Amino acid sequence: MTATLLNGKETRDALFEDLKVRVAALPVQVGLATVLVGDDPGSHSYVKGKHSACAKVGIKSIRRDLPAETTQEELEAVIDELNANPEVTAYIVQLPLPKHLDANAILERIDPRKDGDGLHPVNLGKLVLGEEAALPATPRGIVELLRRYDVPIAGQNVTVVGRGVTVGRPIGLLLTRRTENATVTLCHTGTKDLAAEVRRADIVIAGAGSAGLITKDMVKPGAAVIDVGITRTDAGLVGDVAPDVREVAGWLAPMPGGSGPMTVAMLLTNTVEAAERANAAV
Ligand SMILES: Nc1nc(=O)c2c([nH]1)NC[C@@H]1CN(c3ccc(C(=O)N[C@@H](CCC(=O)O)C(=O)O)cc3)C=[N+]21
Repeated sequence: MTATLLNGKETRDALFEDLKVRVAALPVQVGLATVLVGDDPGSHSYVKGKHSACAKVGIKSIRRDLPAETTQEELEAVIDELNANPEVTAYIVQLPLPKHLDANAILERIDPRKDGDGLHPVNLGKLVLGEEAALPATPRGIVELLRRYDVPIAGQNVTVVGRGVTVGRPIGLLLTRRTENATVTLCHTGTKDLAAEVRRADIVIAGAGSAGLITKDMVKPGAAVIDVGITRTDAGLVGDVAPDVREVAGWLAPMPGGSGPMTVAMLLTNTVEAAERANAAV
């Protein structure tokens, strides 16, 4: 048996078609801004991808590219400008920021109504409280990908590997809502027996950033496996899931081609929803 591939690119393109219609129906121009500090090549390519996605769905995209030496005060001034700028419906500050900058202070300064990533503390708090708000983009993309391929979620055992703020920590909050009803285990470097936790999972979400961490022998035959890990090597991008896992899994969201494109689709979805909320409020 070989796993059914969860195709993030095709699913992203289908979502873009829906977003295009919603953008056209709004009486205002929708705008997404990106803030990029420094010249990390990976970050540059992600930001480029976000802007070309905007062009496909009719969202105006706005770039703020700043030198690596940008100070906290200078970056805060850019945040304040974007918060006040009526052309900017939502925006993201590309992570990671250079080490001399306080990323949490920057993320907190973003107007929560303009939070493209769904990572503002107010929006994470609303997710815990069950209030409507921007949702974390990568977790939202993973849930959407599972749904589109009719992977059973309700009542299933999900093992999440990695406790990062963008994936591991928030995804359990989405999957344990009444609308998803999964049972979630969060594993990390302190987990006693990772293989045992992964082996009993119906759905494995690997976002540790550790190349090839999830091996074939750890995966229950027929399980859905979502690779969210990204490690840059000389040979290219490597995920957290070893290639031969494909031989035992029932479904596999590969890296690349799985959750990455879905993250971009959800960033745009958050932006369109921010525009719809702002429009409904006037
Ligand atoms: N504020 C912020 N928000 C983010 O959402 C954010 C961030 N910072 N920092 C970095 C991570 C990483 N991330 C990806 C987005 C798209 C792909 C993606 O589309 N990947 C393609 C391949 C891209 C390639 O080949 O380089 C794929 O998986 O098929 C991957 C990773 C968003 N991030």
